[in-house]
Amino acid sequence: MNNWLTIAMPKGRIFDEAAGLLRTIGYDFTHVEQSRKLVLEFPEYNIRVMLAKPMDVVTYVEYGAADCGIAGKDVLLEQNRDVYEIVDLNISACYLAVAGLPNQPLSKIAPKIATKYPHIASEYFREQGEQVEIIPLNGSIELAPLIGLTDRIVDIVSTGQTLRDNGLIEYEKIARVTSRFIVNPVSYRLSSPILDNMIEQLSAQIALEKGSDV
Ligand SMILES: Nc1ncnc2c1ncn2[C@@H]1O[C@H](COP(=O)(O)OP(=O)(O)OP(=O)(O)O)[C@@H](O)[C@H]1O
Ligand SMILES: O=P(O)(O)OC[C@H]1O[C@H](OP(=O)(O)OP(=O)(O)O)[C@H](O)[C@@H]1O
Repeated sequence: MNNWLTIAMPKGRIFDEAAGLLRTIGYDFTHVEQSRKLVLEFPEYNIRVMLAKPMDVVTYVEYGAADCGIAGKDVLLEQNRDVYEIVDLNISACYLAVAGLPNQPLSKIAPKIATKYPHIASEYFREQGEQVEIIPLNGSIELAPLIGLTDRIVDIVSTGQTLRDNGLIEYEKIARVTSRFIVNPVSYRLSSPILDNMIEQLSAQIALEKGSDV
């Protein structure tokens, strides 16, 4: 099984777009969702697919449990792991932003910020010269300013619907987010025909899609 490639795929909202892109370049993993299995083998490609939580894909790749994987730039910025970010896949686009209730200037004394991204948020406010208190939460971040827990949130915005439906506004954009193809540094150095082919095909496909956008 030594010449097999293990790829960590994110379960959840990125999966369909990521699997669709891989299918376009010749790797069809799209039937994986029909079972509860978390490791699937595709002998026709010599590829093993691991299904992981999006926040955990980078961990599996860093430790070499997977040779490569697909992860959001938000996760890469938050975790700053030792992985190579090889291709911007330009899928699952969204952005990180600071949001809060309208007409609420940031209070001068230790404003509170709710977020799933404590590292990104503290770096951002440090760069702005603001001393803030970060309140880590796991979801429904928009609740925090609504019920007066925090002054602001740092969270993902995609359509903007969650902010609108909760009467919140965006104050600043922090970073554009898309999914990236990441590779374990050792797997990259050792290289393999399957990994090389995947990187080459993905890069070519993204270049093609970019070309047809203009
Ligand atoms: N509207 C969005 N909200 C959150 N993440 C998004 C959005 N659009 C794209 N993404 C990307 O999807 C990833 C999160 O996927 P998903 O929501 O499936 O994971 P999760 O937040 O761990 O899920 P769960 O809600 O099950 O905890 C993010 O890392 C980001 O890169
Ligand atoms: O701009 P929108 O299109 O509304 O998308 C943004 C929302 O989607 C995500 O939440 P998610 O659905 O992952 O739920 P969560 O609150 O449990 O994290 C994110 O945290 C925002 O709340």
